[in-house]
Amino acid sequence: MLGLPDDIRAFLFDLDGVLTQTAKVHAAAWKDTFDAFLRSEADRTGGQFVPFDAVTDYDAYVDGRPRLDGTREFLHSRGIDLPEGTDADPPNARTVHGISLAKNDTVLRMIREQGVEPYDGSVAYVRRLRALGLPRAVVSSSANCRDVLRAAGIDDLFDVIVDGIVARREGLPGKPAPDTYLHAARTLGVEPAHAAVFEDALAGVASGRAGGFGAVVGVDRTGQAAELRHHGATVVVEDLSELLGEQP
Ligand SMILES: O=P(O)(O)OC[C@H]1O[C@@H](O)[C@H](O)[C@@H](O)[C@@H]1O
Repeated sequence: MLGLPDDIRAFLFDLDGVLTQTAKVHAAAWKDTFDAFLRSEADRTGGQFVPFDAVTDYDAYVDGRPRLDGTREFLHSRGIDLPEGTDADPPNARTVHGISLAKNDTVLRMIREQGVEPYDGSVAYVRRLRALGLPRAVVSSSANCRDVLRAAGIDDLFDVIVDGIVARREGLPGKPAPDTYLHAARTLGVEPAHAAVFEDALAGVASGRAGGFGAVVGVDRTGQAAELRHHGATVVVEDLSELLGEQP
């Protein structure tokens, strides 16, 4: 079915980096936020400032994960243990919530200034699915998912949205756990073995593998095909238009 095995009947898409060109905006916002924090830590402790790497640190610790998990994972990688704090913390408070709030302010400002572009190949693929009457979901860790879909003009293309807000409400652990994808498949009434996951993040393809999905499509926007395969992609494309090209 559309470049995938014939028994695939439902299609579950990550947002940032798969449907919209926002993975690089998130990476830039994380770099801004963590570098400001790391600089102030270096000043405070007299230690060395080692900046956040927007490619390697982003891929390993932040990409695809819920916001608070990304903050915790990266800080943990640097041996930094901060108090959790709460949603009421001011942005940049020296807590997991404070850093996460600062990052959200930054990403929202960047999105407001730059706008949101979808990937044309992804939009064409999803439109073809819709024309064929095949079920489609967005499964994103982002709490800003609905706003980003709307800004990209593609919020009407999906039957189900499982985003960071739904995950929190339902108590679903975030990617790389499979739960958000499994929730979407269940809502669409399709067994995981008959559903495909589309992901650009290492944590995301790992969710697809952990959930036993019938296909895990790694979308390689940054030259990390081997890592995507290693973490669970069963097929890797650079753009979803390649899957349409495979049609007779
Ligand atoms: O901060 P948000 O918008 O809730 O998004 C959480 C995460 O959503 C994921 O889609 C991105 O890959 C991450 O970079 C981001 O941190």
